[in-house]
This record gives sequence, C-alpha cells and structure tokens, in this order.
Amino acid sequence: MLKLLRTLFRPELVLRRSSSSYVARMRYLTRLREDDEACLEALRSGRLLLYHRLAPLLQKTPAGLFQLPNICTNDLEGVLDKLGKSHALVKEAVLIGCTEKHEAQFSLDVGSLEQSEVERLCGGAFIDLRKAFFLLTGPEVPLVARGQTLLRWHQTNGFCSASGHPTFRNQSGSQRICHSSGHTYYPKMAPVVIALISDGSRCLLGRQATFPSGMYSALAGFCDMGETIEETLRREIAEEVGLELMSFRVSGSQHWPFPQSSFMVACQALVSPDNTQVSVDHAELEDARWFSLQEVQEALRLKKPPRNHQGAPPTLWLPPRYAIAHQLVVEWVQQQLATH
Ligand SMILES: NC(=O)c1ccc[n+]([C@@H]2O[C@H](COP(=O)([O-])OP(=O)(O)OC[C@H]3O[C@@H](n4cnc5c(N)ncnc54)[C@H](O)[C@@H]3O)[C@@H](O)[C@H]2O)c1
Ligand SMILES: [Mg+2]
Repeated sequence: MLKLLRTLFRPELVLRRSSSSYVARMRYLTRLREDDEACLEALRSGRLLLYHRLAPLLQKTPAGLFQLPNICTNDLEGVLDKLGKSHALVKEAVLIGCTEKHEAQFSLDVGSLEQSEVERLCGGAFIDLRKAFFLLTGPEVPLVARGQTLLRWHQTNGFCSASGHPTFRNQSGSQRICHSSGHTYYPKMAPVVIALISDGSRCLLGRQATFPSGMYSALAGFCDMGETIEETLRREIAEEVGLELMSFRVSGSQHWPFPQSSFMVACQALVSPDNTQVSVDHAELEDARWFSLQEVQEALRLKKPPRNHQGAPPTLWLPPRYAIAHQLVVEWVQQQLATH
C-alpha cells in the first residue's frame, strides 16, 4: 500500500522534498544578509568566486572544459600569506548564493593583488566575463554574472548621491548606507525588453557596430521611466526598425550583467507579413535583417565564430547559449518546426 501511494504521489513528494531544502537555503541566505556576525561566520567555511578587476577566475579541466575553481577562504588566506598580504581582503567578499550543501557562496575582487601571481597560485586565468559566457556552461553562468554585477555595484556606489558622503556596506553586501543622509542603497537592475520578432516564417535580428563580426541578436531596449513592457516593446521596435508590432507574449527573463546590470524581459513578437519592410535607425543599429529558418538553424549548429572573409556576406553568428537572445532563437526554431 505504502509503495502504491509512493508511486502515485511521487512528483508531489519529490517537489516537497526539494522545495523544503530550497526554503531552508533561502531562509539561511536571508539570515546572512541581516546578521553581519553570522555572515562572517559563513564566510569562514564558504566558497569564493575570485575576480580581478571584474574578470572572473576560470580553470581549464584536463578534458579542455572551463569551470569556476572551488576556492574556500582558507585557500585564499594561503595565497595572501604567500604574497605577504593581509587577510583583511577576505572580508570584502559579497554574498551571492548558497550551495545545496548549505555552503555560502561569495564573490571577491582581488584587483589589488598581482594578477599573474594569483593565477599561478590558484591555477587558473582571469578571463573577461563576455568571453567567459562562451566558455562556461550550466548553473555556473548566472552565478558568475551575479557575482560580477554585485561587485561592480559596490565599486561604483561608494558615495551617497544626496549628501556626497561615503556609503558603507553591510557584511553580506546586500546594501549600502549613508550615515549622513540616512539613505539605504540596494543593488539595482535596469529593466530591458528583448524580443525576437517574426513575420510567421522568418525572424528579425539586428547588430550593433560593437558586436563581433557576423553576430546578430534579438532587438532590445531599456524601459523608459514609467513604461510597461508592451509600451517599451512597441516603441523600441518602431524606433529601431520602423515596424509596427501585431502581438507578443512574454517567454522568459534573465539578469544580464552588461553594461551595469539589466533585468531582461524576453518576448516572442509578431509583425504582420504584409508589413515587413525594415527601416533601420543607424544611430542605434548597424544592421537589421530577416533570417530564414534554415539560416538560423545553421547558425545554431556553429561551434566557433565563423571566419568572415572580406567582401563576402557574413555568416550568421548568434549570442552565447546563456544569453536570453539565444534562448529566444532556439524557442522560435522549435515553434517553426512544430507548426510547419
Ligand atoms: N542577454 C541578451 O541576450 C541580450 C541581447 C541583446 C541585448 N542585451 C542587453 O540589453 C541591453 C539593452 O539593449 P540596447 O543596447 O539595444 O538598448 P537600447 O536600444 O535602449 O539602446 C541603448 C541606449 O539606451 C540608452 N539608455 C537608456 N537607459 C539606459 C540604461 N539604464 N543603461 C544604459 N543605457 C541606457 C543609452 O543611450 C544607450 O546607449 C544592453 O545592455 C544589452 O547588453 C542582452
Ligand atoms: Mg536596442
């Protein structure tokens, strides 16, 4: 009987078990944000993601894959000892998460240390985050993005915009306070709407002049103050490519660390097949073009950026797998294959 019940209610049981450990982890993180002593204690046994001037430390495995090295506070203190530096640097770490084993995760910028020395002692290399997005896979990617963005926020919010006096962080780094004005500052994300526009059979991708050669992405734009998702989307598409939107649906969201920290709301959008004449605003985009399903499928199969020869039309190259633009493209391809 018990076995039968277990079989019948398995999904619920699994969900409840994983959700109770999730709840415990989230409550633990809340406590660490509120209690400086508890956070310092957690740092002693925690895991550290190291950055050098905001470039994360990556390690190459014997199989040639890239991963985040597993560094704990003791390891870093050993490195500091070898470099003749004080352990005080460790306390500058900011809290970014918690592993399933309840180990607190922190990020720390060691930009005050000699880069090559840290690389040698930790056995890795500091790699620009945009490049790291192409090298890492799995749940490490959002974590490394979160770690960098929180460090950047602290590095650029050292002063109160009301009083001009220094602001001071709590131990976890979840806020900064100005003792003069009494203002509390919390890390901010700028809302952005990103859309993969389709006319039913093709999709529209655009590129900025700063993108790597051949790379095209879904169209995106920052929300103006007070705008809704639909208002931003309609305005951005009209401004950037001169098209009138017919319909859209929200497909997902993601945090994006560039240029400061954006909250991307991702949409699949449709324009009428009778209204597909693109008029690019060259102040915003270098180019925007319609791509066929076949062109997009070929781009998804590429493992390395294509070598585009001068004069020849560039081969399409898509944003990294982690980028929500990439995920929108994959979703669109699946929809096309399912409906045609
Ligand atoms: N994750 C992804 O898949 C993905 C794909 C495409 C774009 N993006 C991101 O979306 C964001 C917005 O895209 P976009 O550049 O086309 O936006 P956009 O079309 O709104 O144009 C950017 C311009 O908007 C202005 N702007 C207004 N508010 C801003 C703010 N809060 N921060 C910075 N600039 C602001 C600036 O003048 C800037 O040059 C970028 O940060 C880009 O990195 C992410
Ligand atoms: Mg844009």
